[in-house]
Amino acid sequence: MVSVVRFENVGLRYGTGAETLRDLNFALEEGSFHFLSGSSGAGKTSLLRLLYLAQRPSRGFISLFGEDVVTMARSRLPALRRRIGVVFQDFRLVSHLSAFDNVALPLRIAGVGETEINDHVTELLEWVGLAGRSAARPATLSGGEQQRVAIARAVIGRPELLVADEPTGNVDQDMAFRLMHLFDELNRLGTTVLVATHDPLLMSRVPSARTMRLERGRLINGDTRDIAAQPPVARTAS
Ligand SMILES: Nc1ncnc2c1ncn2[C@@H]1O[C@H](COP(=O)(O)OP(=O)(O)OP(=O)(O)O)[C@@H](O)[C@H]1O
Repeated sequence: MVSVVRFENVGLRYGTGAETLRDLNFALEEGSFHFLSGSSGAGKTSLLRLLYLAQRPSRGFISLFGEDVVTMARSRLPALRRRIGVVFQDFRLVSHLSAFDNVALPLRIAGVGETEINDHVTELLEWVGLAGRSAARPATLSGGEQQRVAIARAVIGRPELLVADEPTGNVDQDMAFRLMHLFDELNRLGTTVLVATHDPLLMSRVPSARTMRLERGRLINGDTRDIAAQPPVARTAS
C-alpha cells in the first residue's frame, strides 16, 4: 500500500509553550477514508494545517505523496498543495467572486475548458443544494451556504487528498449526510479523505472509514464501526 501521508514522531509547538501536538505517528494509505475526532482544542485544526502545508512541524518527519515536506524548499510546496483539496473551518472563499466562480477556480487554474467547467460546476452546485445561488457573492450567502460552496470548491478538481475541517458544522443533518455521501463517492474514485469532526453520527455514515482520535495533542486510534453501532438514531437513519 502506498502512503499518501506519513507522520513520524511529529510535534508542534506554538511559541514557547507546551507542545500542542505530540508524538504523532500515522500513515494515510492511498484511497483510505479517515475521520479525525477529538474535543475542542485537542489539536485537530493544527494537525490538518500540517497536512495541507500551512504549518511546518517543530520536530519529526512528514511525507506527502512520498516526498519529505519538512525539508523541502518552500518554492516546491505550492505544486504539492495543488494536489490537495481543503475545506477550511472558516471557508476562505474569494469575496469578489460569485459562488459559481469560487467553485470553478481550481478547474480554471488547471486549464479546463469553459464548457466542461460550466457542466461540472452546475452539477455540483445542484448536488449541494445551491443551484439557485450560483451568482451570489459569499457575503450574501448564509454560513451553511458558504460552507457548501467551500466544499464544492474543494472536491471539484477530484484532488488526490481531501482535507476537511468540521465541514458540516453549519448545515442541517440531511445536508450533512448528503455531503458525506459526496466525500464517500470521491473516495470511491480514489481520493484519500481526512475529515475532522466532533459528530459521531456523521462518522457512522461512512462505515468503511477509520477514526483517529486526538486527546490533548496525542493520537489515540479508534474505529468508526464501534461508534456506528451505538446511536439508535443512526440505525434508523440508515
Ligand atoms: N496560531 C496559534 N498560535 C498559538 N496557539 C494556537 C494557534 N493555533 C492553535 N493554537 C492552540 O492550539 C491548541 C489546539 O488548537 P486547534 O485549533 O488545533 O484545536 P481543535 O481541536 O481544532 O479545536 P476546535 O475543535 O475547537 O476547532 C489550542 O489550545 C489553541 O489555542
